Amino acid sequence: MSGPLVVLVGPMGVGKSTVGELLAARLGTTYRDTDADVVAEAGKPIAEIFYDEGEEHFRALERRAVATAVAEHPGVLSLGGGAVLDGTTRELLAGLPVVYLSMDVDEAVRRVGLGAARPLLAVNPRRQWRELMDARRHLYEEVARTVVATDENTPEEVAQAIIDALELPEGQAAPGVENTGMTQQGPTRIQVAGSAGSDPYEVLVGHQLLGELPQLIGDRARRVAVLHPEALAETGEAVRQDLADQGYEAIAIQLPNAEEAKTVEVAAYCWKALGQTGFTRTDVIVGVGGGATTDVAGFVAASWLRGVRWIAVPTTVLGMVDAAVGGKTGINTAEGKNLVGAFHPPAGVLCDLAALESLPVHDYVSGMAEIIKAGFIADPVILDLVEADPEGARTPSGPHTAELIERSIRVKAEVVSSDLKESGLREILNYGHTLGHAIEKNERYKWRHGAAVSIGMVFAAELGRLAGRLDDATADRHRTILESVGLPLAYRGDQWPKLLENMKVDKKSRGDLLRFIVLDGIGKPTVLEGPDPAVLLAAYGEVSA
Ligand SMILES: NC(=O)c1ccc[n+]([C@@H]2O[C@H](COP(=O)([O-])OP(=O)(O)OC[C@H]3O[C@@H](n4cnc5c(N)ncnc54)[C@H](O)[C@@H]3O)[C@@H](O)[C@H]2O)c1
Ligand SMILES: O=C(O)C(=O)C[C@@H](O)[C@H](O)[C@H](O)COP(=O)(O)O
Repeated sequence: MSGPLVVLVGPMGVGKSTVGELLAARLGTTYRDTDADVVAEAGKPIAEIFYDEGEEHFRALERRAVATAVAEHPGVLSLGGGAVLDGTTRELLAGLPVVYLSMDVDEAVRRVGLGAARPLLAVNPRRQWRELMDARRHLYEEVARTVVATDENTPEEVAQAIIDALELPEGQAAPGVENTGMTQQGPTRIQVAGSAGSDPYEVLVGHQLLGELPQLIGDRARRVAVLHPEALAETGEAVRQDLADQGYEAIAIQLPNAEEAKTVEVAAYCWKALGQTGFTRTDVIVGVGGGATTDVAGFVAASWLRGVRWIAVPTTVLGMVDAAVGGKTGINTAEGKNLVGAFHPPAGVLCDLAALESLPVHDYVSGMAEIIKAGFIADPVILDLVEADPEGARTPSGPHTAELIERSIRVKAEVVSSDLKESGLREILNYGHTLGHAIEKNERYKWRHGAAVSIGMVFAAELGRLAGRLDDATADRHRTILESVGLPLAYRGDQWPKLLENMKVDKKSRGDLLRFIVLDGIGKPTVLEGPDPAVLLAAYGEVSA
């Protein structure tokens, strides 16, 4: 018979791929996903197709992908959540063994988690989910030969229900596929050791991690404050609602986006909200957002009642690999970047990779600067992975995304585990930041952090080269790799006097002595103290536009 053995339809997050792969293994056939076909054809993730070309264009690509797959794929086929919206696709599915995998709304929001990042659920996931399902349920039912509820069932049980309902013959497991069922892989757990009297904690990297929050918050807390940026208003509200559903008195505090959140006025606004809510020492703050948000959330946690527990839920690459890990919290002042703050480690960090799907590309790329930094100061495999596929490194669906993020977190975790308060080793994490922070201040904090750090790293590499420490090839490698992912390499030449002034308040300075992190080679960071002003100027000449 031509056409697929089974076609799975149903909303995003219902488990079509998990069940589909499992089913294919049980039936001794292969699995195909039309979302993957669309991504392969467009050469970019679905969120970007929506963002760049709009939903209509995406649906046209999807219609073609479904028609091709139905014509040529004999195994298990799964369709994107919205494929049934298209009338032509529905006609094509008539008569095929289509299975609708259903789940209820609460379960959907729990499973998709911070997949509020998904293009159609960017705001208010719970309400939108309900509306989405109201609009689509009858279409799923129209095309389906059978409906299988997934809510209470394991993927194995769902697969069995499909085999039974369609009376499918079980076959030999396909080569290389274990016929043991596809349990969801758990998150990667990276340990950060306690240091300088702080408690140890874990950084979790994976998907659908919000279920971990109540356990991290613990039983002693009555109140939870969820701090989130304006851009994630509905995600913040969904997290608050979930915590309220668990019995916490949960409030959401909305912060401005990006660096505008890192001010004393915003911190004071948070203190006021905590005071009015009666926040006590056993209550907990949750920071959901990028590095700016988690820096403020951590600072508010450090300063309220001289310290309450907090949990970081980073939603940007930079937040995951750097800002949310290590307990540096703080705000900017008119005089400089991060000048007020505290070392106050979180009780846990949840890096839900689904959140990255909605991140604008320039924010994603900004995070690549800190990943590349981790490569230069400690883990050259990171550099190799980025160089092997710079385009992929710029997207959440790149082949090495999870590995790049995890490796960078491990670099940071190892350093802060032994030197929380920056008594020595931790300074290496500041590679590229001395000039980077000076540029950020000069730009009145309108630039993305990673863009400034990128130029700062090229400058530091040139400084290392001119100081006779770093070889030419490694210095040049900074330029090629940073440029390959779309980061800037140069800044305005006439700004040097201002930048020099800004650098004097860098936290690594001692008295009048400027101090920079430079490299003796890859993975060999060191401190360069009080370089000759002429050498500094010459290094700046190399990054001047
Ligand atoms: N504490 C540390 O150790 C440390 C380390 C590195 C950087 N930082 C700080 O982190 C900050 C930069 O963090 P960042 O790069 O994450 O930027 P950011 O927090 O400014 O976020 C960038 C933008 O993306 C939005 N956003 C966040 N998550 C999103 C998502 N999933 N989808 C769509 N939009 C989203 C934000 O609202 C913001 O507008 C800087 O202030 C920097 O100083 C701190
Ligand atoms: O965690 C650290 O230590 C770092 O230096 C990491 C940096 O990437 C980060 O930007 C940090 O906020 C800079 O700290 P600062 O002490 O120079 O403000």
